[in-house]
Amino acid sequence: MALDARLYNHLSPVSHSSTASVSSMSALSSSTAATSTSIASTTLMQSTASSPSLRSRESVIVPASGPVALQSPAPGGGNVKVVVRVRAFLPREIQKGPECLISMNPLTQETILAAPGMNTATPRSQVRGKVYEEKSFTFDRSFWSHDESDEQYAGQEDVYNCLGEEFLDHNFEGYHTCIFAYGQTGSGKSYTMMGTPERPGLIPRTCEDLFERIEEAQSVDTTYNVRVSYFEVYNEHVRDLLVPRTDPPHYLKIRESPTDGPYVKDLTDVPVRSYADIMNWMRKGDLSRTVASTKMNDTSSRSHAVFTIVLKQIHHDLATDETTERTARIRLVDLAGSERAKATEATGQRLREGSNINKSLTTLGRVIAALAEPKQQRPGGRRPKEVVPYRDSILTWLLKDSLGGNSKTAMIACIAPSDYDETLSTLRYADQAKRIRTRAVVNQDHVSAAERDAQIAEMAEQIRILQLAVSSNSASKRESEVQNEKLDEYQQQVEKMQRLMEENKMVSECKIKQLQTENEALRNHLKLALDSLKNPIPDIPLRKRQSSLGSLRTEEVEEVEVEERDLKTPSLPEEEEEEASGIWEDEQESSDEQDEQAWEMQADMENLLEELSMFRRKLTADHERFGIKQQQQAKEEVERRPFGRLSLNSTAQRA
Ligand SMILES: Nc1ncnc2c1ncn2[C@@H]1O[C@H](COP(=O)(O)OP(=O)(O)OP(=O)(O)O)[C@@H](O)[C@H]1O
Repeated sequence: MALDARLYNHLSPVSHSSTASVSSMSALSSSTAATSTSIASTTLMQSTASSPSLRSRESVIVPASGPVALQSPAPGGGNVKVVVRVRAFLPREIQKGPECLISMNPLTQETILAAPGMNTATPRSQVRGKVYEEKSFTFDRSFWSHDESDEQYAGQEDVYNCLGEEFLDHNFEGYHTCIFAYGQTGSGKSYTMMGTPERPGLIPRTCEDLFERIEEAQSVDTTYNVRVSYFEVYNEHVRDLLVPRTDPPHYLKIRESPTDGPYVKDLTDVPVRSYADIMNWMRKGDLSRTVASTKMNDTSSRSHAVFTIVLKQIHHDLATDETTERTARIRLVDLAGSERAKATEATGQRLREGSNINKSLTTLGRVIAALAEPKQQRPGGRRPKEVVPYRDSILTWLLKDSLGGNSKTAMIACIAPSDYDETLSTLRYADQAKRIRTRAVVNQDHVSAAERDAQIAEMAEQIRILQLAVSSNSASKRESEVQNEKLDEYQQQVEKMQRLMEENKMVSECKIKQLQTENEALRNHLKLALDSLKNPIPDIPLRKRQSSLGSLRTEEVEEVEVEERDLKTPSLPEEEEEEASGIWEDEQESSDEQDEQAWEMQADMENLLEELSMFRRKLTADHERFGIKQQQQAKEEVERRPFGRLSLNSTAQRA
């Protein structure tokens, strides 16, 4: 299984009929109708998609600023969603005249595994001395993808509509999600996750839907920032798939943050602006992935691939000058296939790969088992000892959060139609995963203008202090390991700050856009008001009109006049009508009234002009502030270079 050129070797737009709902985003954005999006700057940056975020990830209650504002983030705790998918026979299997052991009940979502060679009378069979039994499991969904001619057939679009779409909804609500495909080698994991150009899988469909939703949800007060990273875990090492392969390979380290848990240090993460952009990066990553031919699969993935999309939604409220930021991490994991060395007939490197793959999958199994049956409280109310063996493999360590923490998670168990033992093992794995509960929260921060300013000031100060610390330390103890570690830390800090700057820039852009829109509205208002002042619509004295119409009087004209009179003096009784019409005849009074209206208009104009100039001042101040930020950023960019050099040197020294 590989997310590689074999499966997806050219870009083709995905066509599917999903109706993207942006309900969640509407909760975040106010009712502004203008359109504008700002996707983050194009700088290629290291270490973020899986690195700790800058702010605390505690969910924050957004004040009800509009009718759809989120009142409180709903707790996202729930069970891991588990679906199973059975694939069709492959050409090489058909030659052997295989027996399909799988059946599915679309009503109960049951997946039944029949015993091989079983006759209808008994649910047991015996083949070469081994006893097989029929087994039945119920999942959230059982996808029947075995026979295309069957009306129950679940194609790629069905899988996306049932699972991908719902998970993307969660992302727009601010939840982290993770979907991983598990199954024996050649069971259809890559096909399900990535698909083919003609039949795109879950990942391209998610990416396309993501950008469609962003397009649809554009508003003047919300900006979107999408970044991606892609790495593989191969032979218990982490390799960045968005950088070219090197010989020897460059492996990345894993660090742990107190707030965000384990993450890959120095992992490339790139900003993306469109579906084509994101697929381009994905394709680059796939080409770099470790794939090899095995007996079971011509292009078998020999690594676990983790594709991560980080979606940030920044909403700025002009009225309160406050910012609400939602961050969702979308993890799409294509695991290497579980395999029996005997079945794959692997030797040498393939065998070593296989045993490493199996090591991490076995650990994944133990993690799932531990999470599915959490230890009971010890006597005396003491908490049980931490027994989940996340650290026993790189894969489980990196997926810690997705498996048992802040994430909504789904497992797609892929099965082949005719392999009893492997399928039973996968179904048992999946059955256990159903019992895992995660604790997802809405990852949302709420920052006031004052807090934002304080952050910027603090950031500038930190950069200054860090720079001093690094340059003085490098002079005294350049060689030491500790020093190198410190430099790494400093660099990470600087990168975090750079990211915060970027976010602040986005907020400023958002604010400027909003002010520009308001400015434009005021301009139009002013123009209309001035026009009506310059060319007031004259009142038409009824009498004059009557006389001019006298000679043409018809029934219809009379009707029109009655209607006009009714409109102007709707409730006057007959005897007062004479008096009322006298008002219209009195030219002097009429001109007084016009003067009065003109004065009122003039006063309105002055107010509007005053407001306009206030907005202009505010806008100019913002532009200046933004300009200063840019200069500051440019300055820091220059200042940052020595960090980069130092770090590179230090890495080289270590090497
Ligand atoms: N639902 C399906 N419909 C049609 N063909 C499928 C389906 N699922 C898988 N296949 C085909 O089966 C073969 C193996 O699938 P795939 O490479 O996705 O397996 P895998 O589980 O990723 O294997 P590995 O773990 O070895 O990488 C491919 O040729 C693929 O096109």
